[in-house]
Amino acid sequence: MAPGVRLVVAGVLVRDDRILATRRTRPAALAGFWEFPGGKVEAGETPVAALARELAEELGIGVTVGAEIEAAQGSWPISETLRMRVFWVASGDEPHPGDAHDAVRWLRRTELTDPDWVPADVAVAALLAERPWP
Ligand SMILES: Nc1nc2c([nH]c(=O)n2[C@H]2C[C@H](O)[C@@H](COP(=O)(O)OP(=O)(O)OP(=O)(O)O)O2)c(=O)[nH]1
Repeated sequence: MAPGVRLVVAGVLVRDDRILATRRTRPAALAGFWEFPGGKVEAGETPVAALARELAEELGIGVTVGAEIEAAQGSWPISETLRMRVFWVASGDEPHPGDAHDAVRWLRRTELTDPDWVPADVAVAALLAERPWP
């Protein structure tokens, strides 16, 4: 990771042939847009540990982090200062949105392009619509 660039991790939770999308409450520029839940990796934390922590904090679920959903350039571009890595995750727990989200949605494959995704996630959703799911 280049200096000054923070890594964001996001999880694609699949259950019963549906994928979980969550609707952000903040910041104002992203509120109301949908994402794959996750957050920023803290110093000294692995991406996998960060993802498990974020999903526990934000949705109250314990997850098993699986394979990475690879981007063409190694990670998904968000902005000049943020890059994102995306992983399949599995969980038997029911997600309950806290402060960071105000809605959840379980999307079928044919619905993946329906939500107003945060800009960086449009390409992720398009890829997921095309490839096999675990
Ligand atoms: N969590 C998540 N963030 C995404 C996705 N796509 C995308 O562009 N982002 C952006 C939104 C934010 O600018 C950044 C993630 O920040 P965040 O606010 O979720 O991270 P965090 O929970 O660690 O929050 P904080 O410590 O900065 O308050 O990445 C995504 O699919 N999931």
